[in-house]
Amino acid sequence: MTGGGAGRVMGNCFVPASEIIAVEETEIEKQCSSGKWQKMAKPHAFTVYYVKRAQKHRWQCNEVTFWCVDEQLCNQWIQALKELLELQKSRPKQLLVYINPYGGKQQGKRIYEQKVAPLFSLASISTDVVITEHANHAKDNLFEVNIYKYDGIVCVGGDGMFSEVMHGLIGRIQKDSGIDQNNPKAPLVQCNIRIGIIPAGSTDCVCYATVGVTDPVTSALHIIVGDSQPLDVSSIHHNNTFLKYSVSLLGYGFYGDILKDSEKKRWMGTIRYDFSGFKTFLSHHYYEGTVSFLPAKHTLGSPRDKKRCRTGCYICRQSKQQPEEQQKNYGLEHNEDEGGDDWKVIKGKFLAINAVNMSCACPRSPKGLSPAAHLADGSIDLILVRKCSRFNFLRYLVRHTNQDDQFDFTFVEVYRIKKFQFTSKHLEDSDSGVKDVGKKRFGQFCRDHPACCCNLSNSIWNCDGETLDSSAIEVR
Ligand SMILES: CCCCCCCCCCCCC/C=C/[C@@H](O)[C@H](CO)NC(=O)CCCCCCCCCCCCCCC
Ligand SMILES: Nc1ncnc2c1ncn2[C@@H]1O[C@H](COP(=O)(O)OP(=O)(O)OP(=O)(O)O)[C@@H](O)[C@H]1O
Ligand SMILES: [Ca+2]
Repeated sequence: MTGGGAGRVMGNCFVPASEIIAVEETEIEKQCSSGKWQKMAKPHAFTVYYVKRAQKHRWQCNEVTFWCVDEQLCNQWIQALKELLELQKSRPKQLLVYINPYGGKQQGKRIYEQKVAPLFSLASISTDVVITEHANHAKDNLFEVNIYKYDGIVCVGGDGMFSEVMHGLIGRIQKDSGIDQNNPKAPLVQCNIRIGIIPAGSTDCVCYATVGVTDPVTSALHIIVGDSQPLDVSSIHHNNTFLKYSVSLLGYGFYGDILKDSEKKRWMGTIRYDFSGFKTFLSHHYYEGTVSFLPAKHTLGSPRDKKRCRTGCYICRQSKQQPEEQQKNYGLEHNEDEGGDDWKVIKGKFLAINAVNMSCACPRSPKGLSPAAHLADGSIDLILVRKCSRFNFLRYLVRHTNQDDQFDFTFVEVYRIKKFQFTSKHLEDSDSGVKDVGKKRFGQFCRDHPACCCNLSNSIWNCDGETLDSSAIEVR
Protein backbone atom coordinates (compact mmCIF):
# COMPACT_ATOMS: atom_id res chain seq x y z
CA MET A 1 0.00 0.00 0.00
CA THR A 2 1.09 3.56 -0.51
CA GLY A 3 0.72 6.32 2.03
CA GLY A 4 0.39 10.02 1.40
CA GLY A 5 -0.06 12.73 3.97
CA ALA A 6 -1.46 16.14 3.10
CA GLY A 7 -1.40 15.24 -0.58
CA ARG A 8 2.21 14.05 -0.79
CA VAL A 9 3.74 10.59 -0.83
CA MET A 10 5.21 9.90 2.60
CA GLY A 11 8.42 8.10 3.34
CA ASN A 12 8.22 6.63 6.83
CA CYS A 13 5.30 7.26 9.09
CA PHE A 14 5.39 5.63 12.49
CA VAL A 15 2.34 6.04 14.72
CA PRO A 16 1.77 4.05 17.92
CA ALA A 17 -1.73 2.52 18.03
CA SER A 18 -2.42 4.45 21.23
CA GLU A 19 -2.11 7.68 19.28
CA ILE A 20 -4.41 6.83 16.39
CA ILE A 21 -7.51 8.97 16.61
CA ALA A 22 -9.62 7.28 13.96
CA VAL A 23 -9.52 5.18 10.80
CA GLU A 24 -11.96 5.88 8.01
CA GLU A 25 -12.62 4.66 4.50
CA THR A 26 -11.70 7.51 2.16
CA GLU A 27 -14.02 8.96 -0.44
CA ILE A 28 -12.21 8.28 -3.67
CA GLU A 29 -13.98 10.86 -5.86
CA LYS A 30 -12.65 13.78 -3.88
CA GLN A 31 -9.09 12.52 -3.66
CA CYS A 32 -8.84 11.55 -7.35
CA SER A 33 -9.72 14.99 -8.55
CA SER A 34 -6.32 16.19 -7.28
CA GLY A 35 -4.87 14.24 -10.22
CA LYS A 36 -2.15 12.32 -8.39
CA TRP A 37 -4.01 9.01 -8.19
CA GLN A 38 -5.92 9.17 -11.47
CA LYS A 39 -3.58 6.69 -13.09
CA MET A 40 -4.46 3.97 -10.56
CA ALA A 41 -7.21 1.72 -11.88
CA LYS A 42 -10.20 1.65 -9.44
CA PRO A 43 -8.27 2.76 -6.38
CA HIS A 44 -9.36 2.13 -2.80
CA ALA A 45 -8.18 4.09 0.15
CA PHE A 46 -8.46 4.66 3.89
CA THR A 47 -7.30 7.52 6.07
CA VAL A 48 -5.64 7.24 9.45
CA TYR A 49 -6.02 10.26 11.74
CA TYR A 50 -3.34 10.45 14.39
CA VAL A 51 -1.72 12.65 17.02
CA LYS A 52 1.15 14.77 15.82
CA ARG A 53 3.33 16.32 18.47
CA ALA A 54 4.06 19.95 17.70
CA GLN A 55 6.13 22.47 19.66
CA LYS A 56 5.71 23.27 23.34
CA HIS A 57 3.52 20.31 24.33
CA ARG A 58 1.00 21.10 21.60
CA TRP A 59 -0.77 18.21 19.87
CA GLN A 60 -2.41 18.34 16.45
CA CYS A 61 -4.58 15.98 14.45
CA ASN A 62 -2.75 14.82 11.34
CA GLU A 63 -3.91 12.42 8.67
CA VAL A 64 -2.32 10.02 6.26
CA THR A 65 -4.20 8.29 3.43
CA PHE A 66 -3.25 4.83 2.17
CA TRP A 67 -4.13 3.72 -1.32
CA CYS A 68 -4.29 0.37 -3.11
CA VAL A 69 -6.05 -1.34 -6.01
CA ASP A 70 -7.20 -4.35 -4.02
CA GLU A 71 -10.50 -3.56 -2.29
CA GLN A 72 -10.33 -6.61 -0.05
CA LEU A 73 -6.83 -5.74 1.16
CA CYS A 74 -8.00 -2.20 1.85
CA ASN A 75 -10.97 -3.46 3.91
CA GLN A 76 -8.72 -5.87 5.81
CA TRP A 77 -6.51 -2.96 6.83
CA ILE A 78 -9.47 -0.89 7.96
CA GLN A 79 -10.84 -3.83 9.94
CA ALA A 80 -7.49 -4.62 11.57
CA LEU A 81 -6.88 -1.01 12.56
CA LYS A 82 -10.40 -0.63 13.99
CA GLU A 83 -9.84 -3.79 16.05
CA LEU A 84 -6.61 -2.27 17.29
CA LEU A 85 -8.50 0.85 18.37
CA GLU A 86 -11.09 -1.28 20.20
CA LEU A 87 -8.25 -2.68 22.31
CA GLN A 88 -7.43 0.79 23.69
CA LYS A 89 -9.52 0.29 26.83
CA SER A 90 -8.87 3.60 28.56
CA ARG A 91 -10.52 5.60 25.76
CA PRO A 92 -13.85 7.22 26.53
CA LYS A 93 -16.92 6.31 24.47
CA GLN A 94 -19.52 8.47 26.15
CA LEU A 95 -18.88 11.89 27.67
CA LEU A 96 -20.93 14.45 29.55
CA VAL A 97 -19.85 17.97 28.52
CA TYR A 98 -20.49 21.19 30.47
CA ILE A 99 -19.81 24.46 28.67
CA ASN A 100 -19.53 27.75 30.57
CA PRO A 101 -20.43 30.31 27.91
CA TYR A 102 -19.23 33.18 30.13
CA GLY A 103 -15.76 31.97 31.22
CA GLY A 104 -12.58 33.77 30.09
CA LYS A 105 -13.13 35.56 26.79
CA GLN A 106 -16.67 34.12 26.55
CA GLN A 107 -15.59 31.82 23.75
CA GLY A 108 -16.41 28.46 25.39
CA LYS A 109 -19.30 27.55 23.11
CA ARG A 110 -17.47 28.53 19.92
CA ILE A 111 -14.29 26.73 20.98
CA TYR A 112 -16.22 23.55 21.72
CA GLU A 113 -18.32 23.59 18.57
CA GLN A 114 -15.53 24.52 16.16
CA LYS A 115 -12.47 22.81 17.59
CA VAL A 116 -13.54 20.00 19.89
CA ALA A 117 -16.88 18.54 18.79
CA PRO A 118 -15.58 17.60 15.29
CA LEU A 119 -12.67 15.68 16.88
CA PHE A 120 -14.96 13.84 19.33
CA SER A 121 -17.23 12.90 16.45
CA LEU A 122 -14.26 11.73 14.34
CA ALA A 123 -13.21 9.51 17.27
CA SER A 124 -16.79 8.12 17.53
CA ILE A 125 -17.29 9.54 21.01
CA SER A 126 -20.91 10.28 21.82
CA THR A 127 -21.63 13.31 23.97
CA ASP A 128 -24.40 14.87 26.04
CA VAL A 129 -23.77 18.61 26.08
CA VAL A 130 -25.05 21.04 28.72
CA ILE A 131 -24.51 24.76 28.21
CA THR A 132 -24.65 26.20 31.71
CA GLU A 133 -27.18 28.91 32.47
CA HIS A 134 -25.90 30.03 35.84
CA ALA A 135 -23.09 29.43 38.33
CA ASN A 136 -23.39 26.00 40.03
CA HIS A 137 -25.57 24.68 37.19
CA ALA A 138 -22.99 21.99 36.35
CA LYS A 139 -22.43 21.13 40.02
CA ASP A 140 -26.14 20.75 40.78
CA ASN A 141 -26.69 18.80 37.58
CA LEU A 142 -24.02 16.27 38.60
CA PHE A 143 -26.16 15.38 41.64
CA GLU A 144 -29.13 14.62 39.40
CA VAL A 145 -27.89 12.79 36.30
CA ASN A 146 -26.82 9.16 36.04
CA ILE A 147 -23.09 9.90 36.09
CA TYR A 148 -22.18 6.21 36.07
CA LYS A 149 -23.12 5.79 32.41
CA TYR A 150 -20.36 8.20 31.37
CA ASP A 151 -16.66 7.45 30.90
CA GLY A 152 -15.80 11.01 31.79
CA ILE A 153 -17.00 14.54 32.34
CA VAL A 154 -15.64 17.37 30.22
CA CYS A 155 -15.70 20.98 31.33
CA VAL A 156 -15.25 23.78 28.85
CA GLY A 157 -14.15 26.83 30.84
CA GLY A 158 -11.50 27.89 33.31
CA ASP A 159 -10.29 26.82 36.75
CA GLY A 160 -13.59 27.93 38.32
CA MET A 161 -15.53 25.69 35.98
CA PHE A 162 -13.17 22.77 36.65
CA SER A 163 -13.60 23.37 40.36
CA GLU A 164 -17.37 23.36 40.01
CA VAL A 165 -17.40 20.07 38.13
CA MET A 166 -14.92 18.57 40.61
CA HIS A 167 -17.12 19.59 43.56
CA GLY A 168 -20.15 18.09 41.84
CA LEU A 169 -18.39 14.84 41.10
CA ILE A 170 -16.67 14.34 44.46
CA GLY A 171 -19.81 15.48 46.30
CA ARG A 172 -22.04 13.11 44.33
CA ILE A 173 -19.76 10.12 44.92
CA GLN A 174 -19.68 10.85 48.69
CA LYS A 175 -23.46 11.28 48.80
CA ASP A 176 -23.97 7.96 46.99
CA SER A 177 -21.55 6.32 49.44
CA GLY A 178 -23.10 7.86 52.56
CA ILE A 179 -19.98 9.88 53.44
CA ASP A 180 -20.45 13.16 55.33
CA GLN A 181 -18.18 15.79 53.77
CA ASN A 182 -18.54 17.95 56.88
CA ASN A 183 -16.52 15.48 58.86
CA PRO A 184 -12.90 16.44 58.14
CA LYS A 185 -11.67 12.99 59.20
CA ALA A 186 -14.08 11.01 57.04
CA PRO A 187 -12.14 8.96 54.48
CA LEU A 188 -13.50 10.09 51.13
CA VAL A 189 -14.48 7.53 48.51
CA GLN A 190 -12.24 7.76 45.48
CA CYS A 191 -13.82 9.04 42.30
CA ASN A 192 -12.89 7.00 39.25
CA ILE A 193 -14.67 9.14 36.68
CA ARG A 194 -12.17 11.40 34.96
CA ILE A 195 -12.60 15.10 34.28
CA GLY A 196 -11.31 16.49 31.02
CA ILE A 197 -10.63 20.21 30.67
CA ILE A 198 -11.09 22.17 27.47
CA PRO A 199 -9.40 25.46 28.39
CA ALA A 200 -11.65 28.50 27.89
CA GLY A 201 -11.04 30.48 31.08
CA SER A 202 -8.86 33.34 32.31
CA THR A 203 -6.01 31.52 34.07
CA ASP A 204 -6.54 27.86 33.11
CA CYS A 205 -3.79 26.79 35.48
CA VAL A 206 -5.12 23.25 36.07
CA CYS A 207 -5.01 22.67 32.33
CA TYR A 208 -1.60 24.32 31.85
CA ALA A 209 0.00 22.55 34.81
CA THR A 210 -1.23 19.12 33.70
CA VAL A 211 -1.00 19.33 29.89
CA GLY A 212 1.79 21.91 29.50
CA VAL A 213 -0.20 24.27 27.29
CA THR A 214 -3.69 25.79 27.15
CA ASP A 215 -4.87 24.66 23.75
CA PRO A 216 -8.37 23.20 23.17
CA VAL A 217 -7.24 20.84 20.38
CA THR A 218 -4.38 19.43 22.48
CA SER A 219 -6.74 18.84 25.39
CA ALA A 220 -9.38 17.24 23.16
CA LEU A 221 -6.76 14.84 21.78
CA HIS A 222 -5.57 13.88 25.29
CA ILE A 223 -9.20 13.12 26.17
CA ILE A 224 -9.71 11.05 23.00
CA VAL A 225 -6.65 8.85 23.54
CA GLY A 226 -7.75 8.28 27.14
CA ASP A 227 -4.86 9.93 28.96
CA SER A 228 -5.18 10.50 32.67
CA GLN A 229 -3.33 12.31 35.43
CA PRO A 230 -4.24 11.99 39.09
CA LEU A 231 -4.39 15.23 41.06
CA ASP A 232 -4.08 16.09 44.74
CA VAL A 233 -7.20 17.65 46.20
CA SER A 234 -7.24 19.50 49.53
CA SER A 235 -10.35 19.70 51.65
CA ILE A 236 -11.05 22.92 53.52
CA HIS A 237 -13.13 22.91 56.70
CA HIS A 238 -13.91 25.26 59.53
CA ASN A 239 -15.49 24.13 62.80
CA ASN A 240 -16.52 20.78 61.33
CA THR A 241 -18.21 22.44 58.39
CA PHE A 242 -17.05 21.64 54.89
CA LEU A 243 -16.20 24.77 52.92
CA LYS A 244 -14.56 23.74 49.63
CA TYR A 245 -12.03 21.55 47.88
CA SER A 246 -8.96 23.04 46.27
CA VAL A 247 -6.71 21.72 43.51
CA SER A 248 -4.53 24.65 42.52
CA LEU A 249 -4.13 27.79 44.64
CA LEU A 250 -5.45 28.54 48.08
CA GLY A 251 -4.18 32.06 48.65
CA TYR A 252 -4.66 34.64 51.42
CA GLY A 253 -3.44 38.22 51.21
CA PHE A 254 -2.15 39.12 47.76
CA TYR A 255 -4.12 36.58 45.69
CA GLY A 256 -7.22 36.90 47.89
CA ASP A 257 -7.22 40.66 47.44
CA ILE A 258 -6.69 40.37 43.67
CA LEU A 259 -9.70 38.06 43.48
CA LYS A 260 -11.88 40.29 45.63
CA ASP A 261 -11.13 43.28 43.43
CA SER A 262 -11.30 41.41 40.12
CA GLU A 263 -14.71 39.82 40.77
CA LYS A 264 -16.21 43.33 40.48
CA LYS A 265 -14.53 43.65 37.10
CA ARG A 266 -15.64 40.43 35.39
CA TRP A 267 -16.84 42.56 32.46
CA MET A 268 -13.18 43.32 31.71
CA GLY A 269 -12.57 39.67 30.82
CA THR A 270 -9.20 38.04 31.36
CA ILE A 271 -7.33 41.33 31.75
CA ARG A 272 -9.17 41.99 35.04
CA TYR A 273 -6.54 39.99 36.90
CA ASP A 274 -3.67 42.16 35.60
CA PHE A 275 -5.57 45.32 36.45
CA SER A 276 -6.46 44.12 39.97
CA GLY A 277 -2.96 42.65 40.33
CA PHE A 278 -1.39 46.03 39.69
CA LYS A 279 -3.83 47.74 42.06
CA THR A 280 -3.29 45.15 44.81
CA PHE A 281 0.47 45.42 44.34
CA LEU A 282 0.30 49.16 44.89
CA SER A 283 -1.94 48.86 47.98
CA HIS A 284 0.68 46.55 49.54
CA HIS A 285 -1.49 45.24 52.38
CA TYR A 286 -0.10 42.80 54.87
CA TYR A 287 -2.06 40.67 57.31
CA GLU A 288 -1.29 39.29 60.72
CA GLY A 289 -2.17 35.78 61.69
CA THR A 290 -1.06 32.33 62.77
CA VAL A 291 -0.28 29.52 60.38
CA SER A 292 0.20 26.06 61.88
CA PHE A 293 1.14 23.12 59.71
CA LEU A 294 2.18 19.50 59.68
CA PRO A 295 5.31 19.02 57.53
CA ALA A 296 5.20 16.18 54.99
CA LYS A 297 8.01 14.13 56.52
CA HIS A 298 7.32 10.96 54.61
CA THR A 299 7.18 12.59 51.21
CA LEU A 300 10.24 12.44 48.99
CA GLY A 301 11.43 15.65 47.42
CA SER A 302 11.40 19.28 48.46
CA PRO A 303 9.92 22.50 47.08
CA ARG A 304 13.48 23.65 46.34
CA ASP A 305 14.15 20.74 43.93
CA LYS A 306 15.13 21.68 40.42
CA LYS A 307 13.15 18.83 38.83
CA ARG A 308 9.58 19.43 37.65
CA CYS A 309 6.69 16.98 38.11
CA ARG A 310 5.58 15.20 34.96
CA THR A 311 3.03 12.44 34.29
CA GLY A 312 4.31 9.22 35.86
CA CYS A 313 6.89 11.08 37.95
CA TYR A 314 8.87 9.01 40.45
CA ILE A 315 7.92 11.01 43.52
CA CYS A 316 4.18 10.83 42.79
CA ARG A 317 4.46 7.08 42.08
CA GLN A 318 6.30 6.47 45.34
CA SER A 319 3.79 8.42 47.40
CA LYS A 320 0.95 6.47 45.77
CA GLN A 321 2.63 3.23 46.76
CA GLN A 322 2.87 4.31 50.38
CA PRO A 323 0.32 1.94 51.88
CA GLU A 324 -2.78 3.57 53.29
CA GLU A 325 -2.31 1.54 56.48
CA GLN A 326 1.08 3.12 57.05
CA GLN A 327 -0.45 6.55 56.69
CA LYS A 328 -3.23 5.70 59.13
CA ASN A 329 -0.72 4.36 61.66
CA TYR A 330 1.41 7.42 61.20
CA GLY A 331 -1.59 9.52 62.06
CA LEU A 332 -2.20 7.57 65.25
CA GLU A 333 1.41 7.27 66.38
CA HIS A 334 2.09 10.92 65.94
CA ASN A 335 -1.21 12.04 67.25
CA GLU A 336 -1.22 14.42 64.32
CA ASP A 337 -4.83 15.42 64.49
CA GLU A 338 -4.55 16.36 68.12
CA GLY A 339 -1.73 18.78 67.39
CA GLY A 340 1.29 16.74 68.46
CA ASP A 341 4.82 18.09 68.56
CA ASP A 342 5.23 17.60 64.82
CA TRP A 343 3.08 20.64 64.12
CA LYS A 344 4.92 23.89 63.44
CA VAL A 345 3.38 27.23 64.28
CA ILE A 346 4.35 30.49 62.62
CA LYS A 347 2.93 33.79 63.70
CA GLY A 348 3.65 36.85 61.63
CA LYS A 349 2.73 39.59 59.21
CA PHE A 350 2.25 38.24 55.75
CA LEU A 351 1.81 39.82 52.33
CA ALA A 352 0.76 36.44 50.99
CA ILE A 353 0.05 32.95 52.25
CA ASN A 354 -0.16 30.56 49.33
CA ALA A 355 -0.94 26.87 49.63
CA VAL A 356 -0.55 25.11 46.30
CA ASN A 357 -1.32 21.50 45.41
CA MET A 358 0.51 21.79 42.12
CA SER A 359 2.96 24.22 40.52
CA CYS A 360 0.13 26.57 39.42
CA ALA A 361 2.00 27.12 36.17
CA CYS A 362 -0.12 29.14 33.74
CA PRO A 363 0.49 31.31 30.69
CA ARG A 364 1.21 34.28 33.03
CA SER A 365 3.87 32.32 34.87
CA PRO A 366 5.04 29.21 32.99
CA LYS A 367 6.92 27.87 36.03
CA GLY A 368 4.20 28.77 38.52
CA LEU A 369 4.04 29.65 42.19
CA SER A 370 5.95 26.53 43.29
CA PRO A 371 7.78 25.13 40.27
CA ALA A 372 8.72 21.81 41.91
CA ALA A 373 5.31 21.07 43.46
CA HIS A 374 3.89 17.67 42.57
CA LEU A 375 0.57 17.00 40.92
CA ALA A 376 -0.19 13.86 42.91
CA ASP A 377 2.22 13.34 45.82
CA GLY A 378 -0.40 13.92 48.50
CA SER A 379 1.22 17.12 49.72
CA ILE A 380 0.84 20.88 49.55
CA ASP A 381 3.61 23.45 49.11
CA LEU A 382 2.99 26.23 51.62
CA ILE A 383 4.57 29.57 50.65
CA LEU A 384 4.75 32.33 53.24
CA VAL A 385 5.69 35.79 52.01
CA ARG A 386 6.35 37.99 55.00
CA LYS A 387 5.98 41.74 55.16
CA CYS A 388 8.70 43.34 53.04
CA SER A 389 9.17 46.48 50.95
CA ARG A 390 7.20 47.01 47.73
CA PHE A 391 10.45 46.79 45.81
CA ASN A 392 11.31 43.41 47.33
CA PHE A 393 7.80 42.09 46.71
CA LEU A 394 8.11 43.16 43.08
CA ARG A 395 11.45 41.33 42.84
CA TYR A 396 9.69 38.26 44.24
CA LEU A 397 6.82 38.53 41.71
CA VAL A 398 9.15 39.10 38.77
CA ARG A 399 10.97 35.85 39.60
CA HIS A 400 7.75 33.98 38.74
CA THR A 401 8.41 34.96 35.16
CA ASN A 402 12.16 34.29 34.83
CA GLN A 403 14.67 31.58 35.69
CA ASP A 404 15.68 32.98 39.11
CA ASP A 405 14.67 31.18 42.31
CA GLN A 406 11.60 32.89 43.80
CA PHE A 407 12.21 31.23 47.17
CA ASP A 408 15.71 32.70 47.56
CA PHE A 409 14.63 35.70 49.66
CA THR A 410 14.86 36.17 53.42
CA PHE A 411 11.18 37.14 53.53
CA VAL A 412 9.97 34.04 51.66
CA GLU A 413 9.62 30.59 53.24
CA VAL A 414 8.37 27.42 51.63
CA TYR A 415 7.37 24.13 53.27
CA ARG A 416 6.06 20.84 51.91
CA ILE A 417 3.17 19.94 54.16
CA LYS A 418 0.22 17.58 54.76
CA LYS A 419 -2.18 19.81 56.68
CA PHE A 420 -2.43 23.38 57.83
CA GLN A 421 -4.62 25.79 59.72
CA PHE A 422 -4.85 29.54 59.61
CA THR A 423 -6.38 32.09 61.95
CA SER A 424 -6.11 35.81 61.37
CA LYS A 425 -5.00 38.00 64.30
CA HIS A 426 -8.33 39.71 63.97
CA LEU A 427 -10.13 36.52 64.88
CA GLU A 428 -7.62 35.49 67.54
CA ASP A 429 -8.13 38.78 69.32
CA SER A 430 -11.90 38.68 69.10
CA ASP A 431 -11.99 35.08 70.27
CA SER A 432 -9.46 34.68 73.04
CA GLY A 433 -10.93 31.27 73.79
CA VAL A 434 -9.71 30.03 70.44
CA LYS A 435 -6.34 31.63 71.15
CA ASP A 436 -5.97 29.73 74.40
CA VAL A 437 -6.84 26.44 72.75
CA GLY A 438 -4.30 27.31 70.06
CA LYS A 439 -1.62 27.92 72.65
CA LYS A 440 -2.31 24.63 74.35
CA ARG A 441 -2.32 22.72 71.09
CA PHE A 442 1.03 23.54 69.67
CA GLY A 443 4.39 22.59 71.05
CA GLN A 444 6.55 25.05 69.24
CA PHE A 445 5.83 28.76 68.91
CA CYS A 446 7.90 31.12 66.82
CA ARG A 447 6.68 34.60 67.40
CA ASP A 448 8.68 36.85 65.11
CA HIS A 449 7.38 40.29 65.93
CA PRO A 450 5.41 41.84 68.73
CA ALA A 451 1.76 42.49 67.88
CA CYS A 452 1.21 45.46 65.62
CA CYS A 453 -1.95 47.42 65.09
CA CYS A 454 -1.08 48.85 61.68
CA ASN A 455 -3.39 46.59 59.73
CA LEU A 456 -6.17 44.80 61.51
CA SER A 457 -8.34 44.16 58.47
CA ASN A 458 -8.88 40.70 57.07
CA SER A 459 -8.09 39.49 53.61
CA ILE A 460 -10.08 36.66 52.03
CA TRP A 461 -9.05 33.24 50.78
CA ASN A 462 -8.81 32.73 47.04
CA CYS A 463 -9.68 29.07 46.52
CA ASP A 464 -8.99 28.16 42.87
CA GLY A 465 -10.37 31.54 41.83
CA GLU A 466 -13.42 31.48 44.15
CA THR A 467 -13.77 33.20 47.51
CA LEU A 468 -14.13 31.30 50.77
CA ASP A 469 -16.67 32.36 53.37
CA SER A 470 -14.31 31.98 56.32
CA SER A 471 -10.84 33.41 56.92
CA ALA A 472 -10.11 30.79 59.61
CA ILE A 473 -9.65 27.44 57.90
CA GLU A 474 -8.37 23.92 58.41
CA VAL A 475 -6.88 22.29 55.32
CA ARG A 476 -5.88 18.69 54.72
C1 LIG B 1 5.84 42.43 37.04
C2 LIG B 1 5.18 41.18 36.63
C3 LIG B 1 4.91 40.24 37.72
C4 LIG B 1 4.09 39.10 37.25
C5 LIG B 1 3.83 38.12 38.31
C6 LIG B 1 2.98 37.04 37.81
C7 LIG B 1 2.67 36.02 38.82
C8 LIG B 1 1.54 35.22 38.32
C9 LIG B 1 1.27 34.03 39.13
C10 LIG B 1 -0.03 33.45 38.70
C11 LIG B 1 -0.44 32.36 39.59
C12 LIG B 1 -1.78 31.88 39.26
C13 LIG B 1 -2.24 30.91 40.25
C14 LIG B 1 -3.54 30.35 39.86
C15 LIG B 1 -4.66 30.66 40.42
C16 LIG B 1 -5.96 30.09 39.99
O1 LIG B 1 -6.37 29.09 40.88
C17 LIG B 1 -7.03 31.18 39.99
C18 LIG B 1 -8.25 30.67 39.26
O2 LIG B 1 -8.03 30.63 37.91
N1 LIG B 1 -6.56 32.36 39.32
C19 LIG B 1 -6.42 33.50 39.97
O3 LIG B 1 -6.70 33.63 41.12
C20 LIG B 1 -5.87 34.64 39.16
C21 LIG B 1 -4.59 35.11 39.70
C22 LIG B 1 -4.04 36.14 38.79
C23 LIG B 1 -2.79 36.69 39.28
C24 LIG B 1 -2.33 37.81 38.42
C25 LIG B 1 -1.17 38.46 39.05
C26 LIG B 1 -0.76 39.68 38.33
C27 LIG B 1 0.26 40.43 39.15
C28 LIG B 1 0.59 41.72 38.56
C29 LIG B 1 1.50 42.51 39.46
C30 LIG B 1 1.92 43.73 38.76
C31 LIG B 1 2.95 44.52 39.47
C32 LIG B 1 3.48 45.56 38.56
C33 LIG B 1 4.27 46.59 39.25
C34 LIG B 1 4.88 47.59 38.34
N1 LIG C 1 -23.78 30.26 32.73
C1 LIG C 1 -23.07 30.80 33.71
N2 LIG C 1 -23.28 32.07 34.12
C2 LIG C 1 -22.56 32.64 35.09
N3 LIG C 1 -21.55 32.01 35.74
C3 LIG C 1 -21.28 30.75 35.37
C4 LIG C 1 -22.01 30.09 34.36
N4 LIG C 1 -21.51 28.84 34.21
C5 LIG C 1 -20.52 28.72 35.11
N5 LIG C 1 -20.36 29.86 35.82
C6 LIG C 1 -19.38 30.17 36.88
O1 LIG C 1 -18.38 31.03 36.34
C7 LIG C 1 -17.21 30.90 37.14
C8 LIG C 1 -15.96 31.27 36.35
O2 LIG C 1 -15.87 30.49 35.24
P1 LIG C 1 -14.51 29.97 34.58
O3 LIG C 1 -13.64 29.36 35.56
O4 LIG C 1 -14.94 29.11 33.43
O5 LIG C 1 -13.85 31.28 33.98
P2 LIG C 1 -12.79 32.33 34.53
O6 LIG C 1 -13.07 32.66 35.95
O7 LIG C 1 -12.77 33.42 33.55
O8 LIG C 1 -11.43 31.56 34.41
P3 LIG C 1 -10.32 31.06 35.50
O9 LIG C 1 -11.09 30.35 36.57
O10 LIG C 1 -9.43 30.16 34.72
O11 LIG C 1 -9.62 32.27 36.02
C9 LIG C 1 -17.22 29.48 37.61
O12 LIG C 1 -16.90 29.44 38.96
C10 LIG C 1 -18.62 28.97 37.37
O13 LIG C 1 -19.24 28.53 38.57
CA1 LIG D 1 0.95 18.09 45.49
